[in-house]
Amino acid sequence: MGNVPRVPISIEPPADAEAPQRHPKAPAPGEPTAAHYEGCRGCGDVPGSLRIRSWVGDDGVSVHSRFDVLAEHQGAPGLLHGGMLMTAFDDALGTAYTQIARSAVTARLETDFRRPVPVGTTLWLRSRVDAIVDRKIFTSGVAFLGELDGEVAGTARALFLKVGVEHFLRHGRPEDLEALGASREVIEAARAAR
Ligand SMILES: CCCCCCCCCC(=O)SCCNC(=O)CCNC(=O)[C@H](O)C(C)(C)COP(=O)(O)OP(=O)(O)OC[C@H]1O[C@@H](n2cnc3c(N)ncnc32)[C@H](O)[C@@H]1OP(=O)(O)O
Repeated sequence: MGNVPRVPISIEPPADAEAPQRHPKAPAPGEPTAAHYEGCRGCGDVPGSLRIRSWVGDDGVSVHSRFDVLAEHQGAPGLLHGGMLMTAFDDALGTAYTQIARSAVTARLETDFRRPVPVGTTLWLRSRVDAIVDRKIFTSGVAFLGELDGEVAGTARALFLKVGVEHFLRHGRPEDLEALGASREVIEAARAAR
């Protein structure tokens, strides 16, 4: 029998956690959000990107996102790959937290697949931050077929953990930090740390 380590499984925010406030510098309701990173596979303008676009919701905290499902996103004949839907949720939920907090990475992402998503569909996602407790950012979202609040294609919850720039210095490539707008000092520090 394999020796499978126990892993943390709870991404339930504490019952008394408060709803987060919008960051004062976040875009206003209705405005588009910026790509959190130009090289991102979800929302960046790079080959293979899902080219997800997001806007701030009426409440100034949630976001809604658009994902046009193309033939290159198939998993089964004519249908969206499940991992692509998870990528879309990862991006949309991550975009929701960037309206409130600075950099964080996905620690856990749970997705329920409710309906098949045919190629040619526009998926609309609504995402929100449910709570922030210390480094933990609890998020949730829904993906709809064809229109906002249309038929539900999937739902997701994710836990993001806040990290500092040292996370990217330690684990990423120095040259990619330039795309994040890192200073020359930070890039040199990253090179030295490798
Ligand atoms: C620049 C802006 C970029 C915005 C991007 C947004 C969209 C894209 C997001 C991504 O795709 S990020 C890429 C995918 N994610 C990763 O590569 C993360 C890889 N994992 C790690 O680097 C570390 O595991 C992580 C930083 C997430 C956590 O390591 P730490 O050493 O900082 O935390 P630690 O393991 O001590 O856990 C801290 C707390 O979180 C809890 N925790 C950690 N991982 C968990 C998990 N998976 N599920 C549930 N709880 C978890 C853990 O139990 C603990 O709870 P308590 O404080 O209550 O004891």
